[in-house]
Amino acid sequence: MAHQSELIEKDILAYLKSQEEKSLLRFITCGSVDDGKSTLIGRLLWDSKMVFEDQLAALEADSKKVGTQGGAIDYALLLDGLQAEREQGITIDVAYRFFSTDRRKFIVADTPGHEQYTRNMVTGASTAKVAVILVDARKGLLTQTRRHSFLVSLVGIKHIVLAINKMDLIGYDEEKFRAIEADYREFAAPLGFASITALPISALNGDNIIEKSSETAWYQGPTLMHFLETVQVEDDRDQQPFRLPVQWVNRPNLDFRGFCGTVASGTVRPGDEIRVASSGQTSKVARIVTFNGDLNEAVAGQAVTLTLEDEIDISRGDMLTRPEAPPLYTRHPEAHLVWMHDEPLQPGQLYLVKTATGVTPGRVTAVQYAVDVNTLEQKQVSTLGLNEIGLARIELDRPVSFDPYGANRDTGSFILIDRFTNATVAAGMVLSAPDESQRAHLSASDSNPWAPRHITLDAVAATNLNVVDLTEEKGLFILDLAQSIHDYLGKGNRILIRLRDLSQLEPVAQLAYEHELAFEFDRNGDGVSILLFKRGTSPVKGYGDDGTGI
Ligand SMILES: Nc1nc2c(ncn2[C@@H]2O[C@H](COP(=O)(O)OP(=O)(O)OP(=O)(O)O)[C@@H](O)[C@H]2O)c(=O)[nH]1
Repeated sequence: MAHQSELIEKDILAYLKSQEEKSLLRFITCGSVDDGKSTLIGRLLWDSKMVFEDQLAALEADSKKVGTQGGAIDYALLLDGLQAEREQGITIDVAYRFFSTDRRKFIVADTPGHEQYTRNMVTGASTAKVAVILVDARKGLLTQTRRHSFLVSLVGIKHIVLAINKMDLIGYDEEKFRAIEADYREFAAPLGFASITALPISALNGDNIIEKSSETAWYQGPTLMHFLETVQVEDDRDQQPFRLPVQWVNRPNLDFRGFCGTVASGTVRPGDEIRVASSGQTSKVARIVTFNGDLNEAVAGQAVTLTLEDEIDISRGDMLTRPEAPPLYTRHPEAHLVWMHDEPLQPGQLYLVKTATGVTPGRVTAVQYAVDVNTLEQKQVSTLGLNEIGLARIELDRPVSFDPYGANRDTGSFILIDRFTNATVAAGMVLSAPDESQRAHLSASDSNPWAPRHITLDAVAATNLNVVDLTEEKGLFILDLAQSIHDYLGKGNRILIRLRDLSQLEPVAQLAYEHELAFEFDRNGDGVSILLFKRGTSPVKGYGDDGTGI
């Protein structure tokens, strides 16, 4: 490879070490057909000398053969590697390229611009931190520019480079550049980007790509490469609340019980208090075990095994967090879906929902609206077709831990899988859960998760009785309980939930419950009891105030 070939020849270990220590930036390029994406990325690769010598030879030969640049090097040919793409002259798939400079390593996703490739773009953008949106200086903002900007905002990219390309063809005109920049800032204001940096470039001539251009003396900002090398997008996952999706419970013998998984965000140390999302039980981290010995701290991205001070019930698919920052734990997430399959979404049909914690059967119960990706208008629809994006209500067979996607890309995303073909039919980004206000909060003193307790209606979902959802429908209250409660009740036990301040309740109301549980409200002194019992059996009434109901 031409890149740093001296160091590679002289001291390969030093070269590898220098690569290892550099930070990595993933970015995506988007633009309409012929805006110059391939030329731009080809130039970045060329100038960073990340091109194999045989590729150089092939590029020179191809440039002569294809002849788009009159025999001079056509940088776009470096990128347009796919045969079909060369034949059609358009980019049809996501191409990931790696290059590095002295300061940083880069992975760039070159995605196709056409609307029918929306799913490819969403895929390419989902791991990127920066989007380079190309605009042809002669054309200004196009429908595609708006669509791409919406998509990158949807997948959580915060930093935008508005690369106004082909400046050579408008005589490096500052006024035209400023007008396009102003148009874009106005359009993008509601999309919530953290930064928008407009650059006047010519991918073909190399203006403001690596070196500052003498043609744009009026431009004081960074070159594209300088921006990419210096933009602050360091991994902020360590700053976020601790999340460990449990992938496996390791129980080699009776004395060891470890919970294995990759830290999705935050940090964890021995002695930290942790909470199990499904049951609300808490304990403290005893050890952080790894193949190379115990750690004093684990950070996002590390695969570890935690052992805890107490024997508490945790299984594969659970999520461990800090008690003060629990995730959503819900059967009913509301999420943006990008439909990726030819077969449209079938509301009510069972799909597999693959999240950070595992796979759960679930269905889309309703599509609230679809977004017209070109105008950003919402339209009423009942389903989503290929490349359509909408807000959907999901119903899962059992509650799952999520975060809103805006807070955590890893624990806030999922895919829908067709159960029969195994095809990925949609990508989902959790917005919220209707029961978000009723997130489970537990106090560490709640040592017995099964103990009945006095709670207010608002707090029903906040008890360690594992009520994860409480909804009211036509005067009936429907409680959604964690699986562990179902198991408990399955053993013939009954649970009393005593509610205070129930002036809004009918004295006695029957509740339907889909999991074969029945409920009754019963006025009881200053409060009302809800009696949960297995359908077909009768509730035991008259529980004492000391909560001896179980
Ligand atoms: N004059 C001029 N031409 C450019 C510039 N950048 C790209 N071009 C030309 O514009 C045409 C399209 O460039 P590509 O890089 O293939 O465009 P693309 O956006 O990758 O296009 P698709 O692969 O079809 O999506 C080619 O003929 C390029 O040589 C530029 O800065 N100035």
